[in-house]
Amino acid sequence: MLTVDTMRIEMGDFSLAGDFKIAPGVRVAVLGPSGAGKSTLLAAIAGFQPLDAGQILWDAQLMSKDPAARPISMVFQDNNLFPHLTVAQNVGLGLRPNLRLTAEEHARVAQALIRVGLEGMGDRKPAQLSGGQIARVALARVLLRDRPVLLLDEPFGALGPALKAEMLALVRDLLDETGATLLMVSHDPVDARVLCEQVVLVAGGEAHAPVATEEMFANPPEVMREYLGH
Ligand SMILES: Nc1ncnc2c1ncn2[C@@H]1O[C@H](COP(=O)(O)OP(=O)(O)OP(=O)(O)O)[C@@H](O)[C@H]1O
Repeated sequence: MLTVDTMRIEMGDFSLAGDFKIAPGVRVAVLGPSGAGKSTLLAAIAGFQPLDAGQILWDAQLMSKDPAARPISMVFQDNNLFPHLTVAQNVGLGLRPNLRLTAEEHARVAQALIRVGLEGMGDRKPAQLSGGQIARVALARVLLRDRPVLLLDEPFGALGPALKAEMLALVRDLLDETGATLLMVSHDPVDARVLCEQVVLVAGGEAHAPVATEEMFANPPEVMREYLGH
């Protein structure tokens, strides 16, 4: 269970509040207008954004101040790959930041690359990959880290519709295998309907409690109607 407990963040004119729980294994889309605080919410959960009040807990325990020690994997918009490292090294970082992998760990990296459809591409550099392949590398790293919470901040925004659908299907398969809890920021409400059973609406300075996706679209609140453009 992920608990956002009376959270408050203040940054100049901007503020964000939140007080809700997300059950384990649930897939949540984080939707809302530009600048509303979707990325800020994910950064707070990941430990990159300090809170001015409240706390964030996993399984009723306060999470570490150190983002690397949290039970979380995060993929950012640019898929955060290091350009000077190979694909296999970028994935290996998920296991060991110093890249001194054992033979068994090298084998796990190779397995993860096979799982995401990148067999034989471990020696390439990110510049030698397509956008879809780069997204797959980021997901292979997530798979190896094997954390119970996955945060995706618009990771497939730059991909065309067909590739994006392929990546969402891969994320769904990986979540089916790992049982991880997902929070995914997206600008496309269709993503929410394809992958997520709940929606957290971030608007008006608040990250609202999750609502069933069907309910959100069948009966959208005013701010959601504005956001959806109808
Ligand atoms: N360091 C900062 N100091 C003050 N305000 C900031 C800072 N960083 C971000 N903001 C503001 O915080 C607000 C929330 O930004 P955030 O990136 O979380 O929104 P978002 O909903 O993810 O937006 P988008 O959909 O455009 O990516 C924005 O209004 C932004 O201008």
